[in-house]
Amino acid sequence: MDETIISAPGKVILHGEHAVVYGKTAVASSLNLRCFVRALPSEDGCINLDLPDVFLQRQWTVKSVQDNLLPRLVQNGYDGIVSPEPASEDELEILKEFAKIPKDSTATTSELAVIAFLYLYCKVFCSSSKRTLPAFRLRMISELPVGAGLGSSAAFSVCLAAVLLQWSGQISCKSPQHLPREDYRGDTAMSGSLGWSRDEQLLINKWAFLGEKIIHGQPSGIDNSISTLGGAISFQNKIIETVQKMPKLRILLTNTKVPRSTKLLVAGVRKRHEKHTLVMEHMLEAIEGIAQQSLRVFAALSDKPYDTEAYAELEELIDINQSLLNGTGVGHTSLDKIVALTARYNLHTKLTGAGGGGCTYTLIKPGADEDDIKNVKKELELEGFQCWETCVGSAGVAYHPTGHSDPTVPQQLFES
Ligand SMILES: Nc1ncnc2c1ncn2[C@@H]1O[C@H](COP(=O)(O)OP(=O)(O)OP(=O)(O)O)[C@@H](O)[C@H]1O
Ligand SMILES: C[C@@](O)(CCO)CC(=O)[O-]
Ligand SMILES: [Mg+2]
Repeated sequence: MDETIISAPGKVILHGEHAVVYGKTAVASSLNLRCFVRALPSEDGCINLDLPDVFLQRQWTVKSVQDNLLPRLVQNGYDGIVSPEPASEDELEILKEFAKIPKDSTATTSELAVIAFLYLYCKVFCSSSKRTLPAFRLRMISELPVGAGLGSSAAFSVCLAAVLLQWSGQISCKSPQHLPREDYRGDTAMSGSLGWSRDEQLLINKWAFLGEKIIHGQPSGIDNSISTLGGAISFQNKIIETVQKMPKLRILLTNTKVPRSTKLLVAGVRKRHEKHTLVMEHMLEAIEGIAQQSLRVFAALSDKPYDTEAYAELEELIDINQSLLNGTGVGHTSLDKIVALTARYNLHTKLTGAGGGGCTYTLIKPGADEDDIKNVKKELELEGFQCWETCVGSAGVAYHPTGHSDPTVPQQLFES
């Protein structure tokens, strides 16, 4: 294979995080911040994995993977019979041992990215008819803050799945595209321009979910699905529906910079669910009600984009959901601070993603006072938060022209 550059977007969950893990409906949209991967054939017989965002660099010889890892993961030889299945506990232990993570310590979230890589590398190539594992250099750079609720792990897993499937010949993009970065709203009609067929995208999504499972524990699958497909989706029990009638929402994203792990937060909600099952079920159902109501308002707004009543309803839904998420145990004082600060400007904010720190989104209505927006950003930044203003929706997984010919690809991807 030749040099390959692929990217996948982060996401914002508009409503339904955590509830979606329990089979409730959630609504998510992709973001104009992306993770990029560049793969290059290598002559040294090694697999070089370079993950500067999490300060990790690893190298293995293909021979050591072939002799010491593969036979323990794939017992019947690698002849195209492996299908996308989640890693078992035993396999995770084998991967940890191969990655030299001490037996009695748990892998850090960053190290889980290495485990996810090794698992997907072995299994994807064993699911293809190609019999040789390739030697290559793989570098990944993300524009997304890592571990902040904007789906960095999903964008990472989608990039990884796509590059490995492309290299193993299971998907084939023949015409890389320059990615329009401004105001691009991915939808099924435009997905062809991203490089792969719908079936190929679904295969990428399937494998990416397995990477997410290694990093997250028990993901619902919403993050990898929106990162693969782009645009906006509603998601319930692995059923993905493209939101066709989505207004061009303007939002302010704020990163608290409080680190947290989605895996631990999801586990914490499960604990609370086990302890107060009935109460939590009602709360999760209420969150689902908000997601469904928001879909109706989005449809109304896409027909009547300046409907002030519809915006007022969206703001109320944001407030109610933020309170419910606090009740499920994923709030944080830094999030409360942003909610209170933006409320002083009559702006409405909720956490997005797993919570416990991470990011919030604030809805900006059409006709909002631009001085207010400037001032609220200034105040948030003075508090040490980081802000981005953006619109929801961007292209899903995308195949880029190689070399330096695509200006949307970050230069750091070419450094080594
Ligand atoms: N650019 C990257 N390079 C290497 N690993 C990454 C990168 N981006 C994400 N990861 C992996 O994802 C982990 C962070 O995932 P986590 O699910 O905790 O946060 P998130 O995906 O940003 O937030 P959320 O799941 O709430 O949207 C990192 O610790 C690492 O394992
Ligand atoms: C918290 C959660 O609902 C969203 C994380 O972005 C977890 C998941 O759906 O996998
Ligand atoms: Mg994640």
